[in-house]
Amino acid sequence: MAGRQDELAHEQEVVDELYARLDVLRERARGRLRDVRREGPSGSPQNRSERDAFATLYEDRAAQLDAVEDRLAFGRLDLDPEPNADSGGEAGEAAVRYVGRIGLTDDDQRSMLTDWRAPAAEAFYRATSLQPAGVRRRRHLVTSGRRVTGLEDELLDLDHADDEGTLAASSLSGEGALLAALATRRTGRMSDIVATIQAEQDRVIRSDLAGALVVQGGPGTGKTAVALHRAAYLLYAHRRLLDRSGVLLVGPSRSFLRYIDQVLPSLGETGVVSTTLGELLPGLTATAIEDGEATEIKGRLLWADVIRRAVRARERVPERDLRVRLDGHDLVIRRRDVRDAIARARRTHKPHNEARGGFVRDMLARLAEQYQTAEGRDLTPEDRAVVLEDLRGLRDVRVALNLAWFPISPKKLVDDLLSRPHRLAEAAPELTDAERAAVLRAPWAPWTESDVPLLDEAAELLGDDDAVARAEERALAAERAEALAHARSVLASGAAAGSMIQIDAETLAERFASSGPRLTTAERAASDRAWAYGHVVVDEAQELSPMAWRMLARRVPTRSMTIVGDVAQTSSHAGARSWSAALTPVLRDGWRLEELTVSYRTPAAVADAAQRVAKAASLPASPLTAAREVPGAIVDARVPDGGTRAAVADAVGSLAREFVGADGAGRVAVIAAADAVAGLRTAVEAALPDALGAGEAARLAAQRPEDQQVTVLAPREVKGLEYDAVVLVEPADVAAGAGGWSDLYVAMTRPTQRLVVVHERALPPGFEG
Ligand SMILES: Nc1ncnc2c1ncn2[C@@H]1O[C@H](COP(=O)(O)OP(=O)(O)OP(=O)(O)O)[C@@H](O)[C@H]1O
Repeated sequence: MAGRQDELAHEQEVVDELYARLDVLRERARGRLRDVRREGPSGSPQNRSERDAFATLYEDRAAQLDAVEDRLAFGRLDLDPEPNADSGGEAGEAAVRYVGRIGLTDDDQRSMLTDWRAPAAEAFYRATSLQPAGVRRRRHLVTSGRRVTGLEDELLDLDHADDEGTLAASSLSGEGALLAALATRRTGRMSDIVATIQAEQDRVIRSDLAGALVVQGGPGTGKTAVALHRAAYLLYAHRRLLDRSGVLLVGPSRSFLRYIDQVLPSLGETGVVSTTLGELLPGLTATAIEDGEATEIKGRLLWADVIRRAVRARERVPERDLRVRLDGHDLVIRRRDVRDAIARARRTHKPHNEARGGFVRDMLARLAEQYQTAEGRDLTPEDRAVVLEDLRGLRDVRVALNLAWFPISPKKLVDDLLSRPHRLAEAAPELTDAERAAVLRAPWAPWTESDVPLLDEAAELLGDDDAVARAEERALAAERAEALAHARSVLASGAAAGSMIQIDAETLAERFASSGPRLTTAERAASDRAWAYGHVVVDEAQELSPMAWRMLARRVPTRSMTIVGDVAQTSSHAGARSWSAALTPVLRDGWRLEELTVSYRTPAAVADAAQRVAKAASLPASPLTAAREVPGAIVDARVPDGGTRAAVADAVGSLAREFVGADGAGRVAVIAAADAVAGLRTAVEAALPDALGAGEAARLAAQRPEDQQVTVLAPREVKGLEYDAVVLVEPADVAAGAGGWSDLYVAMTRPTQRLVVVHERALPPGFEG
């Protein structure tokens, strides 16, 4: 083992050097930040804004360097040497390349550590003994803090194998490191997988930016992990484009977003806008619940036409001509004039509220013509202006023109549509009476998630007509142009040289622009409904309705998207059972499909049982192979009638003793049909003091809902999440709930270690092998 110890010692030296370099860079960034701050708020506004811009740059850099502390370096590639011309083409010593969270170079710009996203790191994830891609040996460095605690070698090139290495026989790369990662206690926060990304995942992560990439895969195949790593990869590979246009990440719930919110920062990326569909529109949070039928109906694409008709209904020719009086003259708002003016305003193709100004001006001009005729003389331009103002001020005119072209907000339009039967009947003739009744609601009822795409559609057709905002935008654009010119001159002068930070003139200009609070791309994007993102990532994408797809597609004009999900896990009535049916109407043929097939979460016995249940229920489940076996992973606990609560409390007590540590790691969930949750929660809370002791029970009881290590939830609340152990209560009831068999499939596939099934009734088909 001496060889092994020497190797460890050697790798420790390398890792020490890498951390030392990291410390130097951190200190440099902080030092520069201190210098910039020390200069204080003096000087011209230009100087101040320049200083602020550099301060932000150094702050970002320092934060990025801080975030990569954990497992800074995790891999080493020993590569075939380049043939050496001096030695007559003879191959020399193997070249060594270290792979880590970020790229590091020494002061002479020699590479010390290769960023995992760089092309030079690809072989670390992809090379196999069949296709070694120039790799002789792949080494995983196992570290704890800054200490190297283990090495795992895979020899890919048999010609250069020696006694020390292990031949890469498994289809899993870095199997030891991977299995160790999979067996660790869950913390309630997802962690990154950079050190153990598998080849099929890497192909997805590094796939082209263009077009929409759909990643279908069974539960636990790493879809979420892959989507997040792909976002980090794209931000690295297309930094110029995406830094400015931004990346939007859409997840199924706030609790899910919280679960994943540390992954991107740990990869050095913070500029992504993450949101749920219910929060996608600035200033609105749609959390009300409605029944599945209403969700399904509101999700249909026909609402694009319905909303368009509802907007058109606010552009209306009056039933009869209307007489108004000005300065003793009778003037007539004629139906035919209104019809002409409406047609003209529509031809501008502007949104309704923005086109309204043109319509009003047109009508006033026609009335002014009548006034001139009545006066019997040509009006001077000054007179005409006065007449127009007077006409505009007449109440009857205002009312009539409003009725003909009604200014209306998206919320009011959709609210009217859904709460007034005659409006809905007029705008949605393609719905049956029963369907219209199903979506009807009280005026100003709280918004649901399925209202959001309707509101967005309405906002798109109505526009903002915010003249002030437009004027401000124009002023800002002028200022940006000026800042850009200045930034170019700063860069040309070399003031940013030596800052260690690659920056282009446009980015620097944005930081220099001095008006208003300085917002990041993400902040600006999040507050702008019409922002055009450079890339959109959608997780649990199977839940989205056709209308939701239409709304998202609008946010990314290039249609560059990463869409991950599993059509066997769909619980929304408006969700997808087939990607083609969901996406083709909106994306046409602009999407491609990849599949992930290895489950990293669930033990083999659990994955197999879930697959059997899915098959028996005819769910469109993808093939699934589990990465590992865990002995005793399924426990079947059949209990006598009325025995469920006691049995669940019992099971939770012993699982909590086994899996929940006082150090914050370890999680146990009870998953039951929605209507059983409250009762079970009471039973579990009551049982924990006896099972764990008063102190431990009090610690657990004091945890915030989102941090709870022992929790009782309905299937819908655990979507995308995972636990060390799960107590699944009465599977037949779960399958009979709103989300049907998909909910049972989701519930079964949450545990990383053990699934305890408590049931009084028979297990559903397929459950038992
Ligand atoms: N290559 C890997 N190395 C280490 N852990 C991995 C790897 N791939 C996936 N995992 C882990 O497997 C678990 C499941 O991953 P993830 O949640 O991304 O799966 P999913 O396909 O999104 O599941 P679901 O369909 O249930 O939402 C996570 O704990 C993740 O960290």
